[in-house]
Amino acid sequence: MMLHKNFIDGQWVAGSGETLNINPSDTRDVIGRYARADRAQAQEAVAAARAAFASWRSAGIQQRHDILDHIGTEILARREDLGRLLSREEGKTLPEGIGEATRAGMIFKFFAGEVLRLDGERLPSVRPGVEVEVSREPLGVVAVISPWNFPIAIPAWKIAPALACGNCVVFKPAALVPGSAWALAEIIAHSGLPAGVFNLVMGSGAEVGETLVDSTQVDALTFTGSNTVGRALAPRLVGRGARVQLEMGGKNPLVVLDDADLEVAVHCAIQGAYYSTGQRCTASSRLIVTAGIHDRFVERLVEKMQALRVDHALKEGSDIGPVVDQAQLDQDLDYLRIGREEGARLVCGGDLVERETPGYYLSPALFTETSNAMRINREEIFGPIAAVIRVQDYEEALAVANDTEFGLTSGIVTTSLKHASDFKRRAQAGLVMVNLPTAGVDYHVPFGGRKGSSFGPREQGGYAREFFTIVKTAYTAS
Ligand SMILES: NC(=O)C1=CN([C@@H]2O[C@H](COP(=O)(O)OP(=O)(O)OC[C@H]3O[C@@H](n4cnc5c(N)ncnc54)[C@H](OP(=O)(O)O)[C@@H]3O)[C@@H](O)[C@H]2O)C=CC1
Ligand SMILES: O=C(O)CCC(=O)C(=O)O
Repeated sequence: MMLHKNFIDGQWVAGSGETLNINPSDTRDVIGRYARADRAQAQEAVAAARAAFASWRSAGIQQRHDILDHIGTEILARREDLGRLLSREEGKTLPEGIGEATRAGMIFKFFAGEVLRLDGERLPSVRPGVEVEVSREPLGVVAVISPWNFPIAIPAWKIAPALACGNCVVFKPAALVPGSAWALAEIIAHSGLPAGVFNLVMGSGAEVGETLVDSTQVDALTFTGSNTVGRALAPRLVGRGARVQLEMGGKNPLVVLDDADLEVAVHCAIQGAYYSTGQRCTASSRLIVTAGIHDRFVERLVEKMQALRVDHALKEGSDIGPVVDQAQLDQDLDYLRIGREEGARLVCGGDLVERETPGYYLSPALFTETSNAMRINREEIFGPIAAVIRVQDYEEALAVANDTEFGLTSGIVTTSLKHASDFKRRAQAGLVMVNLPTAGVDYHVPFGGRKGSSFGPREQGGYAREFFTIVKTAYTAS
């Protein structure tokens, strides 16, 4: 089996060890061998990026545009294969895997366009005879640390804007998903980028991640992952004057009001809570339902849940693939136990499921009779588990929706324009969804949350430049 190497300073290099990558839908299936970088290699990657920065920052925008556009074209041409690899490795279903690969291609295309749209401003000074120019410059070396749940799209929406703005990149993917990361890196490596502008270092967070965080040659870190890790890393970067952007967890509410279209409400709940095995920071894990529709909603939701097919991610007809690994499955089972101990009623699912292939299969679970104070409604579970909270009216629903330490996405299902408009104004979240699932976002508009979910400027869309550039104000006597 071929060893997939790290990519440092334009060269493919073996690591100090190897990682084997396992298919969560079939744990007998070894996907590949991947080089494991150590601290020294992480430092070499940073040094290569630093050395490449001076020329890359002043490279023509046509060159930058063409390279990013080429990467996008290549990803789109290979989306079926990339999607298949992603699904085999991470466990989301094949349509979801191909959809994610497509999204990554579109992201590179979008940021190719952004290269040409990086603008500045020229203003009159308050002093006669002086002109003021405001321009944007790249930061330098950007470390990208990404999670396992979107192994191509999240790296894409960090790497593409970083390069578009003239930065060099050191990319450390999650150790669980080196296959997708390597495939993406291979496309980037052959795109015509000068050596050192883009580097891949596969390895653990504790070793490679920590080295990047503490390297004084790293100017910025863009991180997506758990709150525990994100919050611990941020002060270290801020403390040495580096920039940091964090996308972390969610405990996203989906409010269902009495006047909701029942089918829309159930569709949003199924999509938001259970697709991608619930392993999305945008997943709806709290279903906040007003009393008048509560019983009908639960009954119809359970009916639909029972029809969901949990099976091998690559099997045609699978709606929900496996949980990503044993550790995440243990976490999910723990929360199922905690929910029961807290007095919540498990009305559907939560069972380990046996299929033809040995995998981490868990049937989608629904708790009812829960309160917002329960741990299952306060802590991110990151699995196919949701809880219904019964409320009396819209005002109570809104208060419960906002009563969380997180603030990524917040959804409402209603036919009332008044309540929809009010919810858009008062939901304490970075993203608001009306009659749509809380998960599943566009690639060309800002993405990010409030409170404990995010830190730093928004990712994605034109707003991404706020993080990946630094503003300069120049005064000239005319
Ligand atoms: N909001 C989101 O999008 C996500 C949230 N999560 C939440 O986090 C939980 C745990 O998932 P997990 O993937 O382990 O999340 P982590 O936060 O541990 O991992 C995210 C990334 O950070 C790296 N990392 C871990 N520790 C360090 C460190 N000390 N210094 C630098 N980098 C580090 C990881 O590396 P490596 O894993 O390779 O060691 C990975 O690349 C999930 O159960 C879920 O609740 C997880 C993924 C995405
Ligand atoms: O819901 C989406 O489209 C994005 C989700 C995401 O970014 C995440 O789970 O990390």
